[in-house]
Amino acid sequence: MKTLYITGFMGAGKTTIGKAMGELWQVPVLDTDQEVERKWGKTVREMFEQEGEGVFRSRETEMLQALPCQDAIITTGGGIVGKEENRQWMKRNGTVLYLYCDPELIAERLREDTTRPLLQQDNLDAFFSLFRARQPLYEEADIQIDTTGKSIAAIVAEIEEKIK
Ligand SMILES: Nc1ncnc2c1ncn2[C@@H]1O[C@H](COP(=O)(O)OP(=O)(O)O)[C@@H](O)[C@H]1O
Ligand SMILES: O=C(O)C1=C[C@@H](OP(=O)(O)O)[C@@H](O)[C@H](O)C1
Ligand SMILES: [Mg+2]
Repeated sequence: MKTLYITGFMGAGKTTIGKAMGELWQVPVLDTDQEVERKWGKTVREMFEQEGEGVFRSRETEMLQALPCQDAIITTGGGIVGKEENRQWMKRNGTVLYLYCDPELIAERLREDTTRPLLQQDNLDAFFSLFRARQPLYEEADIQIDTTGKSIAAIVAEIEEKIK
């Protein structure tokens, strides 16, 4: 199979759903954020704070291009679609799946989260406007699924139905 790239806004469930799909299909799952953290030895938040977002974005692109284009599921960070180069890479080398989730539900879900530097609880307006700005970029995906209010099992079943 061509690699399945899972995209969507932060907190939509990309990492979680990708892992479940990997277990079902028995294929390796790689997460761009986790691979960047492993290779450069610090968390995404530390990179943003110590080196700046631009450094993280360069590493994210480098990692995307280093990961396998066959027989894998790659879960991406929500901002990967920001670069046209990344969108083209994913389209050219695999199938792109966009996991949509209502941003209000995401904000609620991530209320206690401290790992995502672009989510500031005292500025949810910025979070919602980032969501709106990225929406058309996510919609370039080959397949889209609305995950709002659905269980992980239901989302996995829907992906299975749409892809296999
Ligand atoms: N369908 C779902 N229903 C409820 N909680 C979910 C669902 N999908 C993910 N979550 C939870 O939401 C949080 C963010 O999920 P995660 O997979 O890290 O999202 P992403 O990788 O898109 O940022 C996690 O705490 C995860 O357990
Ligand atoms: O949306 C974004 O710009 C980001 C999303 C995060 O990944 P998740 O989408 O897995 O939360 C992570 O890459 C970083 O905090 C930036
Ligand atoms: Mg993730």
